Amino acid sequence: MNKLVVIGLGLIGGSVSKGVGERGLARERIGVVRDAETARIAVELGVVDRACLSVDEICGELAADDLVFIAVPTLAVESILAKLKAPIAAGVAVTDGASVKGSVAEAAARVFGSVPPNLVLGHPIAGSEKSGVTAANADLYVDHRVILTPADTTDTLALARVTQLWQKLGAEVINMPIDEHDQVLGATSHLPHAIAYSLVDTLAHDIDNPNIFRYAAGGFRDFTRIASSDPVMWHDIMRANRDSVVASLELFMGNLQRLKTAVESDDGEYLLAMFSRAKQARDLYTQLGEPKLPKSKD
Ligand SMILES: NC(=O)C1=CN([C@@H]2O[C@H](COP(=O)(O)OP(=O)(O)OC[C@H]3O[C@@H](n4cnc5c(N)ncnc54)[C@H](O)[C@@H]3O)[C@@H](O)[C@H]2O)C=CC1
Ligand SMILES: O=C(O)C(=O)Cc1ccc(O)cc1
Repeated sequence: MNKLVVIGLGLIGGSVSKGVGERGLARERIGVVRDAETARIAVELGVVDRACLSVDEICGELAADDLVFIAVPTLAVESILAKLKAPIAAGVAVTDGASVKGSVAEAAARVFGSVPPNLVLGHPIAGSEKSGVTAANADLYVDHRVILTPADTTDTLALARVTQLWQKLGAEVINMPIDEHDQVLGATSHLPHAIAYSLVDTLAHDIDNPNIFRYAAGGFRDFTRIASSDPVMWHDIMRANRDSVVASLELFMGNLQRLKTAVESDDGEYLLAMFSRAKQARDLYTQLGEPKLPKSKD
């Protein structure tokens, strides 16, 4: 590709740009950031070749064979699309990495009238609780999956270019309908984040024992790592995928209620059967090629 433009140089956008740079996949990498300090750090760390402070600054110089990657929080994608509306030249492929796809498709339809053929919506199933440009990692996507949600109207060349970008970064690309994506990720990603945040919040406000975390074991650390994720990002995801998140929460709360009843009534049979079923499912999942987990520092 000629130019890669990454709008939002955090963990996801910064990692794409760094990975493209290390593999020599673009002639130039340009970042669009919100403040001069991030611009300085991004260039210093080799995340981009240059950085600018507004989308308007680079729109005029985009041409065929350039690619734009939008990597801002889900609900902020619409404002970026609105800025890209007028000046995008033919042959420029635009893609994104937001965690919810239905809301981004709706945002694109509001801005453009319908999702433009050169806009390929996507979502890397890779990341961590870290955020910001300093977390950028050139190998973040190696051996991870990326879901693209093309429509019948999606330009085949734009789809091929986005697919190749992810494959060259080491990822496996899967195409999926938008509704299926939001339902599946609502259950496997958004629900666990909601539960982790809620658990930590519940314990943190246990006024009877303010030192409760001091006695926590490894299980607590494993279970709650994702509650260290960026609150703005997750605020956006929960609101953007409301119906799927609510449906998943309802299922989970029903199951939790049954667990509570079993503990209350000393129903050992239920507990053993449910824990065994869950262990079997978890063991199967880990054998099925679990995506690489972020390396723990300790
Ligand atoms: N963190 C993760 O593990 C994953 C995140 N995602 C999605 O990728 C996107 C980016 O997430 P991260 O890189 O983790 O977040 P981040 O917080 O590391 O980076 C986001 C960047 O967007 C910028 N930004 C925020 N609001 C903006 C606005 N209104 N206009 C312009 N720039 C703005 C921030 O300054 C920051 O540089 C989000 O949509 C997120 O849901 C997708 C997969 C994994
Ligand atoms: O930190 C983790 O384990 C994650 O689950 C990262 C993550 C966060 C958001 C996504 O849309 C996809 C992946």
